[in-house]
Amino acid sequence: MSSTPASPELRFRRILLKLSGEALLGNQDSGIDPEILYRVASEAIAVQRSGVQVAIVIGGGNLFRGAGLAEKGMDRVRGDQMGMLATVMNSLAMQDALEKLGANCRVLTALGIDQVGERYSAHQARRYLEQGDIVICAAGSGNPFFTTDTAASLRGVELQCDLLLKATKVDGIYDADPKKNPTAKRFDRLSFEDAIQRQLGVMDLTAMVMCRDNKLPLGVFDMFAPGALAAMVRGEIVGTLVEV
Ligand SMILES: Nc1ncnc2c1ncn2[C@@H]1O[C@H](COP(=O)(O)OP(=O)(O)OP(=O)(O)O)[C@@H](O)[C@H]1O
Ligand SMILES: O=c1ccn([C@@H]2O[C@H](COP(=O)(O)O)[C@@H](O)[C@H]2O)c(=O)[nH]1
Repeated sequence: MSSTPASPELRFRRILLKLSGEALLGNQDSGIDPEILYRVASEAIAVQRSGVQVAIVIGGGNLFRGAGLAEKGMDRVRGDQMGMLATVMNSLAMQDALEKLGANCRVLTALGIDQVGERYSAHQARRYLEQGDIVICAAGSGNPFFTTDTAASLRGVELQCDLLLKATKVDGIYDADPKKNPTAKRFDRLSFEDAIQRQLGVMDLTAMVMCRDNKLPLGVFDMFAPGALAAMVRGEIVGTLVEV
């Protein structure tokens, strides 16, 4: 029995929020901009207090990506392990911000690091969500050669979320990368089939296919836009919504 019941007008009972690691940089060259960290944390808390259960996956692109390290000569598996540890550091920073703002937060990690966070288990994560804690799923999937987008879709399905929301550096999915093509056009709504066939790059293919096959809707929105998270959860499309 959930202690955070959704009110009847809410469309979503439980969401998986994927936060861009790279966006946490803000105006800094490396690390985490506390202003962005705290704003996102307070918006996640507001959504949780409105009666929606919130699970979070955070990327690691502000610190390390395995593919980037491998390009410079490092063994790919070791590079990916560094990338996963980068997501753990971002998760701890987010846990700290959430707790400072008064929320209960659990960090569950896919890699065993007992002193830092509890080992991830889907059933335990669901129990924490039902008791009203915000759950951060750290260390991606625990396996190399994956991304945190794929980990977010996996956790979203495992945790029986009704919506996966990707908060990123652009305000939705376009017909081409808007950072490279200024005339690119944004979609309000899109089918997974379309997104996959057109190879739209904002979310990797494995993650898209996982969402499609498990009928998990995906929203993409701008992590820098205040209020966008709450609006997407209310069912207002301020980015792009991808459905089966
Ligand atoms: N068709 C597209 N529509 C929108 N964005 C696109 C598209 N194709 C490529 N992109 C790029 O995808 C990027 C978002 O994905 P990316 O994996 O780089 O970031 P992230 O997942 O938010 O960060 P992190 O990996 O650090 O968590 C955007 O910044 C955008 O430039
Ligand atoms: O399941 C996973 C998730 C991530 N990694 C590694 O971590 C980095 C950071 O994640 P991003 O999604 O790029 O932000 C990623 O580049 C991988 O190196 C992983 O190995 N397995």
